[in-house]
Amino acid sequence: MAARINPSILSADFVNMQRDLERIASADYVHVDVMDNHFVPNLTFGPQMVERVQATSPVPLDVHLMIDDPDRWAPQYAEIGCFSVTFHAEAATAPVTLARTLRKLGARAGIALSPKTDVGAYLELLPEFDQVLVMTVEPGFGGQKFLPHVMSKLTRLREAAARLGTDVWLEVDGGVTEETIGIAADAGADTFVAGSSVFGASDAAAAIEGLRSAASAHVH
Ligand SMILES: O=C(CO)[C@@H](O)[C@H](O)COP(=O)(O)O
Ligand SMILES: [Co+2]
Repeated sequence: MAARINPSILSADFVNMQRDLERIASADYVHVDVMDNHFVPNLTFGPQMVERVQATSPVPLDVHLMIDDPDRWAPQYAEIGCFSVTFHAEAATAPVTLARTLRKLGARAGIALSPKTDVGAYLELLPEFDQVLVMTVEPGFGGQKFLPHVMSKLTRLREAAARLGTDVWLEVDGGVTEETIGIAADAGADTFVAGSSVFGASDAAAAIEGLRSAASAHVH
């Protein structure tokens, strides 16, 4: 199976967003990091900007909400038509109810786990989600180092998905490069977010292709 490569526009030039969206037109999805300065100590953008990015982007949006109270704020991203909406397990009060709402609104529902969050409580709930985002850095900033110790979560998620017969995408986010992507793919990831390694390259399309081929050799 081919790996999905989702560049993160956190590393794009915010005043040249249209140009940078065109640079990553060969990606599978565009990863959009929404941060509120409360759940994480950084602030990006909200639904108005995301709606404009969606109208401009040649590929669908994979929205990653690093915000408090996603139960209240996440549905609006599904309402504007985002392809997938992922909220953090640590922030949601009723994750299953929220995932059902997102699906009803036509979005893929995702749950994200910060590095210190144990995966155990979510394994039996996998059929409620279309994707699980395993953070491989502390959420909040691009350009951090990949944390290999979280790979055991992917192994457990992959085993649970097979046992439950559910087709859930397993996404990794943070520090993904041509050097680290194979480690995540070997552990069971099939969807890869990459910010600085794509936008930091002089040829973003070549960087996407490099990541795709480095991962595809490992994706099961
Ligand atoms: O969600 C986040 C950070 O919180 C990510 O999506 C980053 O944007 C990934 O950036 P790199 O680690 O690939 O530079
Ligand atoms: Co992200």
